[in-house]
Amino acid sequence: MHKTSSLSDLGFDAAGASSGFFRPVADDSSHSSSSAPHRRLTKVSRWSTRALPDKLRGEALDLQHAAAFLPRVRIVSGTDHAVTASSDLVVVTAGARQNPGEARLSLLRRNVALFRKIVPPVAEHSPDALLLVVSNPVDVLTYVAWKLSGFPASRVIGSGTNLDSSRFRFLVAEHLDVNAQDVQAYMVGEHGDSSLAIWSTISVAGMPAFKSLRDSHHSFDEAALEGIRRAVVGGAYEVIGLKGYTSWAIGYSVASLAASLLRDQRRVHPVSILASGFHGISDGHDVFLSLPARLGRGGVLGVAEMDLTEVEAAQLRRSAKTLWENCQLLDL
Ligand SMILES: NC(=O)C1=CN([C@@H]2O[C@H](COP(=O)(O)OP(=O)(O)OC[C@H]3O[C@@H](n4cnc5c(N)ncnc54)[C@H](O)[C@@H]3O)[C@@H](O)[C@H]2O)C=CC1
Ligand SMILES: CC(=O)C(=O)O
Repeated sequence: MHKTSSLSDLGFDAAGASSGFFRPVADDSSHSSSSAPHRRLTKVSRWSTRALPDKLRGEALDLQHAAAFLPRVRIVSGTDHAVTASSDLVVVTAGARQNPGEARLSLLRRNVALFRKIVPPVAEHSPDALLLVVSNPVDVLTYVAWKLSGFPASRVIGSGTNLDSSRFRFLVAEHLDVNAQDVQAYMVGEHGDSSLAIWSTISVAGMPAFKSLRDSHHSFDEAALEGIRRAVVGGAYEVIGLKGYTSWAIGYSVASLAASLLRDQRRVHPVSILASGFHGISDGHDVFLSLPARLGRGGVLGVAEMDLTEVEAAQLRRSAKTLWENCQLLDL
């Protein structure tokens, strides 16, 4: 039995193909890259650079006790970064979380200090890994992880608005009384207060729905749309106010991202990626925010060209500006 689940038989697509629909992402030459096949998966979740050995051992044991219900997998834990060595995918969830009513961006300084301790040794132990950042504020911390790791941008991804888009799909589905899995709908931009609902992306069972819905359903009017948008943006605040934190939906969101990446599924997810050059975001601003990206074994393989209205593109650029201003406050 391997120490961690072996993924050596998976294909590795370092560059990703271009199609008419997708723009390929250029690897940034200032960052080192390796195209060697990845070998192992280590899920690093909620571990600390400070010693919390008992908690870690407890979590590991609790997971190991589910062995009879899981695919064969080896679960290990430890406070030494060496435990993560040769990972295929490192998911970073460590960090302070919001108090009720607190904005994600207010966590920035605390969690940047933590990332300075975590990311360099993780990158050193797993130089070929994909890095998936979940800790908040996720867009700025994905930029921080990119800077601190020295990895190419295609291998540093934030969970971004994959979760917001699921909230969006759930609410549209509830409104139309259909299955959320049949609803396509994207939230993009910041994972947080300035995220954007791209109404034109709504389709149900493959049929573009927004225009016909607006034309034919009086229940799908401006007020209903605004109510849905506000419910998506306020969703985390609501859950945190009620139970103290969010956990189930982000867990499913990250599991779906991990599957797309490690199994080379080339599914399109709205995730936080290096967005400079898209939709008029300045080339000089190395800002990370969510756009629909095609994910596979090499990380970000391409970015979908969305047909944004001028108003939406301007909102996206405003979101980018806010995030970039936060990035510039950091001495990286
Ligand atoms: N991007 C997203 O959609 C979501 C992001 N989050 C973010 O994930 C992060 C974790 O949230 P939760 O799991 O609810 O919090 P939690 O408090 O349950 O877990 C945080 C973990 O981070 C570790 N940690 C905290 N401070 C540390 C330090 N100074 N050094 C080392 N380790 C430290 C703790 O040991 C703890 O296990 C937060 O930043 C939260 O905002 C949470 C849910 C959704
Ligand atoms: C906490 C958080 O960022 C969320 O659930 O959206």
